[in-house]
Amino acid sequence: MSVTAARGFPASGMSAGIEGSGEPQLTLPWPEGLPEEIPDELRGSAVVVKFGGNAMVDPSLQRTFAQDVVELWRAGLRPVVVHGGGPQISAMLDRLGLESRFEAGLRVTTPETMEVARMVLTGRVQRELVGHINTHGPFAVGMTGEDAHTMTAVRRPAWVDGRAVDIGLVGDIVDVNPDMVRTLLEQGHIPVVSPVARGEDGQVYNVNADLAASALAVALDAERLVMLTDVEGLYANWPHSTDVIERLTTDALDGLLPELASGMLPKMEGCLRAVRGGVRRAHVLDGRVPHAVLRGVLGENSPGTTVVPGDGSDDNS
Ligand SMILES: Nc1ncnc2c1ncn2[C@@H]1O[C@H](COP(=O)(O)OP(=O)(O)O)[C@@H](O)[C@H]1O
Ligand SMILES: CC(=O)N[C@@H](CCC(=O)OP(=O)(O)O)C(=O)O
Repeated sequence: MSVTAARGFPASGMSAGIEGSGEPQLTLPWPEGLPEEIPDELRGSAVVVKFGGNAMVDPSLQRTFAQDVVELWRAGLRPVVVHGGGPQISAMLDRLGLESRFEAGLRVTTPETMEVARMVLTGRVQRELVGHINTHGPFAVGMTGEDAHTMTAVRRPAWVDGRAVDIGLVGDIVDVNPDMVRTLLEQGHIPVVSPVARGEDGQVYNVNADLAASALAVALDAERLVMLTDVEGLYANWPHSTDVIERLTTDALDGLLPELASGMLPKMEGCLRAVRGGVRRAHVLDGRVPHAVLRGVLGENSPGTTVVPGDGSDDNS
């Protein structure tokens, strides 16, 4: 089935400069299992989609991701993309003969590493995504957290076994000014944001992309935060099982966090911060499933792991 604006999708997020002033037209055959109508709370709403470096290693995944993001826009939502690029940074460091090391899921970042991370994230990964989205029209505008002081960070340690470990130029976001992102959304654009932030002192920091996406989602009062990765969701008792935890309340997740490791730690911390910060739902799902973005944002029952507010009582979800 092909879905069109005739189903009542608003033209919000559209600018006369983009695709003329006509009604938005969805072009995809609508994936099975997704609602026929866009839920009211999503019309005109900001949704933040984090595209992980592991989920984007295949160029065809980048293309389908870009198409899904544009479909969201055509459906009257206001998607914002925050991208990762961990594997791409590691590959470049490797080519340059520099060490890649992580503590609690965060890259140990020397000034040299910072230079490479910024170059790969903003000069390569972001450009590729902007290029893919813009094959559909003049939608995407790339920026980093540094631009217009959008993200302000302070140097943070990693917490390993209750101990603070110095990991260099890694930042935690302490302030987000979403004005520039909002302006782009109002102009009908799709911001594509690299996870690099600036300190009050002018220092540039490497920020985990999950935590950057989370902070931006809170600042935009987003309806959804959707994190696409390379596993089905949060596995219980990983790496010994691959049973996906389908639904978690923030309180349950808070209790689980100390048990989590590697890349899942910042990802689930990001979901927790986002939902506690007012984002209605956060999802972690496999970016390799067809139309993962649409399923994560629009699906009543998104595949993967869904984080909802509260202490487990159903009326919170
Ligand atoms: N409990 C868990 N459930 C699922 N994956 C886990 C878990 N703990 C650690 N991981 C690891 O986290 C990885 C995803 O995080 P990461 O590599 O940072 O991905 P991304 O680039 O998408 O941010 C998985 O590929 C898996 O190896
Ligand atoms: C501090 C820190 O770890 N920064 C990350 C930034 C990129 C990222 O988060 O990419 P993924 O989402 O693909 O993991 C890094 O240097 O790898």
